[in-house]
Amino acid sequence: MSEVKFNVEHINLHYGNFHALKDINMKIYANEITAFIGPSGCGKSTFLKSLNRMNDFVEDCVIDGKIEMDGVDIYKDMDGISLRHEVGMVFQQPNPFPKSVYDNVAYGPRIFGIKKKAELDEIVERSLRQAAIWDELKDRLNKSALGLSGGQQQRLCIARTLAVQPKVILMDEPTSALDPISTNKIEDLAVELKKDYTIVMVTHNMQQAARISDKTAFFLLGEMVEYGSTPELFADPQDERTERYITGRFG
Ligand SMILES: Nc1ncnc2c1ncn2[C@@H]1O[C@H](COP(=O)(O)OP(=O)(O)OP(=O)(O)O)[C@@H](O)[C@H]1O
Repeated sequence: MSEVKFNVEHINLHYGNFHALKDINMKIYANEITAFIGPSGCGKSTFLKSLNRMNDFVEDCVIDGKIEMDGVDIYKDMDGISLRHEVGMVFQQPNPFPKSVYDNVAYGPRIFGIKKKAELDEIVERSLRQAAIWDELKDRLNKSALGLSGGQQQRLCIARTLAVQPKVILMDEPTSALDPISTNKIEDLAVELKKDYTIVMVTHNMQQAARISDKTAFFLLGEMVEYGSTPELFADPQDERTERYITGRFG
């Protein structure tokens, strides 16, 4: 059994009067892919963003309970900036900066004070290799990232996240804007990256969760209904609501 990366206890989150997360308790394990599934609006993204305190930026958002990463309370004993250095995020729509490929990847390291060209060159190459896109981009490092295909942009965004050497990568529906070939590449990449990182992924695509995740959590109306090993959850769901959702008989 791998080590616990996040320990989540009694998380309740409100947007104003709206109770968006209801008493979430779970452990997320290192070097695994954990998938969050569930119908639209059930709180998957909200919970994902609570793991790197992106909700700090949402007015009227109040969170109670405890989330520990490697045993440290991320709300009490860490600041948001250091936390997000360690817990990177990739979004649904690839969002490269309107800069060159090189400057996109070097952006984070430069913010953290790395100035030497040789060092930045090394980080850019390493990150693009890890994101399985070095061969495609090595001759266009100085070209605008906006000229890349959607799938290439998403792998570039993953490289940008990797460049600051996080421990965890949160992915919020990272393939929903991509074609099947690009989706495949991102899925293969996620499986490769879990050797070195912990990956938590929101997906609308149950086949994707079944294909690549080690554990799956099913959310419904702000509750985490069921959580367990992916093959078991799909083959033998314990809760009737999970079964209805995964067999497409929901609503
Ligand atoms: N900033 C916000 N202010 C108020 N309510 C919000 C905010 N963000 C999300 N919500 C509400 O919280 C609930 C959960 O939203 P969330 O985006 O976490 O769901 P989700 O399961 O990720 O949905 P989807 O699959 O459609 O992305 C929804 O009812 C949503 O309208």
